[in-house]
Amino acid sequence: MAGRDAVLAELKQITDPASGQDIVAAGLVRALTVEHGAVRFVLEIDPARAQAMEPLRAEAEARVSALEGISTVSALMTAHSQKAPPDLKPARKAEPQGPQPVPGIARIIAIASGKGGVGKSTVAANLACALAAEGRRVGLLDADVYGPSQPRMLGVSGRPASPDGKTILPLRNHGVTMMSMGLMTNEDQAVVWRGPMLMGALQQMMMQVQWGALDVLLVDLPPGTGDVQLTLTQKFAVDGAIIVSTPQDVALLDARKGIDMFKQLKTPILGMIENMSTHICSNCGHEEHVFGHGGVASEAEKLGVPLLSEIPLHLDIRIASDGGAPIVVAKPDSAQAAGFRHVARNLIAKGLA
Ligand SMILES: Nc1ncnc2c1ncn2[C@@H]1O[C@H](COP(=O)(O)OP(=O)(O)OP(=O)(O)O)[C@@H](O)[C@H]1O
Repeated sequence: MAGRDAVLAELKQITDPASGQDIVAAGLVRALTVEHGAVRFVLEIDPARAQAMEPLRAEAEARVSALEGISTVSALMTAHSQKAPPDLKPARKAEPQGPQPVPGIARIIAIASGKGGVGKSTVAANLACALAAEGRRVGLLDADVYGPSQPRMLGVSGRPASPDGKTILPLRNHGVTMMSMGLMTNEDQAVVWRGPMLMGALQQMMMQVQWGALDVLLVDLPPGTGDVQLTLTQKFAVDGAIIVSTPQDVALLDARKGIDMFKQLKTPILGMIENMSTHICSNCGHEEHVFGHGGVASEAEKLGVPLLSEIPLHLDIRIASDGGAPIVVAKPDSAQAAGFRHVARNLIAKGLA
């Protein structure tokens, strides 16, 4: 009894007039089944040629019927699909999502420290105000969720509004547009921030806050090398990081870790700032090196990064911050403000802010 091969061999005797090939080679024969002498197949043809192809269909049926042991033959004509088969391959290879710029924000500078309490927020607040005083459009994002201090330092209170439920209106004082991640939670609510939550909150702060057009956004990071640092540098085009440290060995050790992390993440280190460099007595002006002196300078040299400034430990700096007007605003011409203003001018001169 003729099997599938014999049927195909018979069909190959018929020529497709359109292509000049036999109808099997031309791909017209589809869905061929041969079961107990019953043969079924489909001739898939261009619908415009349906009538012209009827004799060919009849011939195919007749030829196969004539084979030994074949009892029934059913040859149907179907129009081949006009639509191209779905392309299951993605149109483009998924591009790795590298750091993205934030629309409207020309530059992003991270203010970081390896260790808590070294004055990173004080530096961020003063730098922001000093840059604003130089006429720059400055934003300050307080991403230190564990100890948000910018609202107090910049003297802003109240909660940011979100009139449409999508965008967040930032707060503003001393010419600085400010938003704090700490303001997104209830003050009396102790929040345990988990990695994904932090990442989501940071993205929201960067993209949904109505920063307006900014020359520079300073990001006051939490101390250390954690999820916020990673998310910021991996998702957003950070132009550089400033590392704040006190001259103590322990602070320097942690600062080194921070610098290593930024280097690995390919974020340029703009420089280090030594804070609480020397203590200047507010009564007699006597200068004392409470935490040692020059440690950051020698570390910066070792690491090949600039030392941007040495900020003294001075009561006025703390009082000004606690009072909601950083020293560069409260006493812009004081020696204590000079270091911050110098850094701000330097950043502007280098086109970094
Ligand atoms: N140069 C300075 N002179 C006097 N006081 C300072 C100086 N720098 C910081 N302080 C004070 O030290 C305290 C800690 O500073 P700040 O909050 O800026 O540190 P931080 O590194 O941001 O801390 P955290 O990591 O906890 O956020 C504040 O009370 C601040 O006013």
